[in-house]
Amino acid sequence: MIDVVAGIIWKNDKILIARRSKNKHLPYKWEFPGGKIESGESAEKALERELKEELGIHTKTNDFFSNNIHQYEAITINLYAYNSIYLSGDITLIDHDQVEWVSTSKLLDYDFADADLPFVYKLVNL
Ligand SMILES: Nc1nc2c([nH]c(=O)n2[C@H]2C[C@H](O)[C@@H](COP(=O)(O)OP(=O)(O)OP(=O)(O)O)O2)c(=O)[nH]1
Repeated sequence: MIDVVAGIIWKNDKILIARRSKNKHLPYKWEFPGGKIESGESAEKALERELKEELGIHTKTNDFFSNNIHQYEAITINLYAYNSIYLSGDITLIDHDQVEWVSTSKLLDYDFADADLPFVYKLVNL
């Protein structure tokens, strides 16, 4: 099982979502940006590192939101979602081909990775 951390990144009342590039696992699926937790690293710090590496933004990880174990065909992931605050930095697309700041009421319009769906439903009902 692979531990992955994903950020529900807030700026005012909107959340940053990103679409995975063509050449990645789950091409063109929307996700809450983040990545694999490295050994010896906390989920909170892994998230801040991944968001800097993948999008070029500085964030502060806040509270744990939820987790979901999901089995894809080739891998099983334990996906941990944390609320996170956008601090600074212009977004650079490296592993994604699109990003959007969206209100929670619009999340169902996007084709999210299957592992994210429980988070989407929870956010829509907040
Ligand atoms: N980051 C992220 N990954 C997700 C989400 N939902 C979901 O199923 N995944 C999957 C896709 C990948 O199989 C795995 C994390 O991979 P990743 O490609 O983002 O992680 P990474 O940057 O550390 O990995 P790598 O491409 O450098 O190998 O989790 C999500 O909301 N955020």
